[in-house]
Amino acid sequence: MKLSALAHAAGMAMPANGEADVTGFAIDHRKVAPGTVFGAFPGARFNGEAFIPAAIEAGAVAIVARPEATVQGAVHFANADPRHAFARLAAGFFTPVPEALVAVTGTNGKTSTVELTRQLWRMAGLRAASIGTLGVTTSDESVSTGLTSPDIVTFLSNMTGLAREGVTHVAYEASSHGLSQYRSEGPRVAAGAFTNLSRDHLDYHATMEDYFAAKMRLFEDVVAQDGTAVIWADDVWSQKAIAHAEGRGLALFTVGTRGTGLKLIERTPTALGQTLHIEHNGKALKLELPLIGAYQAANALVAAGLVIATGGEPGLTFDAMKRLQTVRGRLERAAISAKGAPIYVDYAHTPDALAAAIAALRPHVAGRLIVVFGAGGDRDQGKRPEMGRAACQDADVVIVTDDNPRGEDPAAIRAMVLAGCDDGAKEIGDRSEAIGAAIAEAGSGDIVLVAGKGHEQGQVVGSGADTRVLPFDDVTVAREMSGASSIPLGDQ
Ligand SMILES: CC(=O)N[C@H]1[C@@H](OP(=O)(O)OP(=O)(O)OC[C@H]2O[C@@H](n3ccc(=O)[nH]c3=O)[C@H](O)[C@@H]2O)O[C@H](CO)[C@@H](O)[C@@H]1O[C@H](C)C(=O)N[C@@H](C)C(=O)N[C@H](CCC(=O)O)C(=O)O
Ligand SMILES: Nc1ncnc2c1ncn2[C@@H]1O[C@H](COP(=O)(O)OP(=O)(O)OP(=O)(O)O)[C@@H](O)[C@H]1O
Ligand SMILES: N[C@H](CCC[C@H](N)C(=O)O)C(=O)O
Ligand SMILES: [Mg+2]
Repeated sequence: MKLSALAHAAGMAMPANGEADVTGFAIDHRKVAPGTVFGAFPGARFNGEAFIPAAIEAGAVAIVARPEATVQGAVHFANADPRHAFARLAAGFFTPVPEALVAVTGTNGKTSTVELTRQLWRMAGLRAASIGTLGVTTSDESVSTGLTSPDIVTFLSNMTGLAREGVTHVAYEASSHGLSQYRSEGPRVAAGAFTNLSRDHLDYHATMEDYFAAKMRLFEDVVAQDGTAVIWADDVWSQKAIAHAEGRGLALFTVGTRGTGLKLIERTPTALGQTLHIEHNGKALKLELPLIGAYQAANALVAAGLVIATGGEPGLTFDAMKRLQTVRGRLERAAISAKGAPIYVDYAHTPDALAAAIAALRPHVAGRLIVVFGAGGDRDQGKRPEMGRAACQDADVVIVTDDNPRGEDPAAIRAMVLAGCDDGAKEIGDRSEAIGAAIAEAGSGDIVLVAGKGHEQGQVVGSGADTRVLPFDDVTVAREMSGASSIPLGDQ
């Protein structure tokens, strides 16, 4: 593909050396081969512009970089927002892509919503995939990418790879980091969804308003002009999200008790799920959802909204909701203890998510709700006491443990979490031991919630060159510990 054709497709000025053949795109100079377009971006740890000479040496034909960067020996696509320009240029190269793309943003619920959307599409007979924290998931396999929003080159090459496999429908997560770094855009996005906004990532975004603004790029820039915004209407930020979508002129499909596209009238928990009374197009409907908790109902309804917004037949979509399956690590029932207490694993790693996960389980507990959780290192520190507060207010027994301490002192992280708790919370740093203690404590009628790691397969300790990922899976540990005998908390 010629450089000039790509520039033309992206609406950029024609480069002087437009006849150069482009063979690929890279944002890491170590991945440059002859014919590559290199994106040189100032980042959190490095300034990619420092690698421009090495990229040209390795055969880069063009560099997308800020106007002030020095480029000698290759075409310079100069742009004050080089990540944005790079995404537009690369989108012309990575084709074809699946015909229907939808993106989900929000603090909590992105992974769940993209996965439920994929399941609904698949039940409608479509070849579908989801991309996000769980990796790239199709009916056949799930391949990890390491980040919720992979880098732009990985994202676009995944899209073409999926299209080659015959996938026509893709739902992907758009994290705030990803949106502010233009990591997942370029192709036409038919619909975007907003789930909710609450405290997270205030280490990266200066204020909640900045964090929200990053998410709103989805409606302002990423979703196609003739696309749809599917918005959970019951969040405190929903009205603002609606205003952004309306400001852009997108079609609106709101969901929830205040929704107009799908109106949630009533929700009644059942033994293994919940009954949803909803209204669609003025018609009342009753659905049996085989997932527990208000939060899972919210995500399933947003997923249904995305399917309908991309042409799904509403009746078939509602019917398929009855057959949705648990999303890995989201209120996943990992085991039942020898004394009969169910152990759930959930990915709650924000104050709001912890409250939502506890609320989801509460109607199912006859006795006590025992929660084991921690907070991640090298991440927003202010959320730690708030997580402690949420757990200590809403659960009956709280055990604070470690969750990916990364470069920080795990005891200091636990102390910050415990600062939000009264004196009743226990502290057991070793996560296996903490899970074992919770299970030993639980009697029949109690429920154990192990929160924070969900699907994760490792405990991340150390940082930089010293980073180590110690194999760890909450589900496996919960299963092992429910068979084994452990010391009850009271005896310690
Ligand atoms: C803070 C942050 O978001 N960092 C991400 C960002 O890195 P960056 O652009 O700042 O990169 P940098 O390391 O400073 O380097 C700058 C540039 O020089 C280039 N470079 C660098 C070194 C070199 O030798 N050669 C070279 O060319 C790099 O490729 C980069 O383009 O872009 C990289 C590529 O896309 C990401 O891998 C990296 O994620 C880091 C590892 C990370 O931990 N990110 C987390 C916080 C994150 O993004 N999380 C979100 C949110 C999760 C959620 O939903 O809650 C996610 O989407 O996963
Ligand atoms: N709609 C929701 N409202 C409140 N809490 C939710 C909602 N959906 C999920 N949660 C909570 O957040 C946790 C993470 O859910 P999920 O993985 O779907 O979110 P995410 O937005 O993808 O998270 P991440 O930012 O890590 O990618 C769940 O395990 C649950 O505790
Ligand atoms: N996407 C989130 C995941 C957090 C998961 C939790 N286990 C932790 O490590 O804090 C983040 O990177 O902040
Ligand atoms: Mg996610």
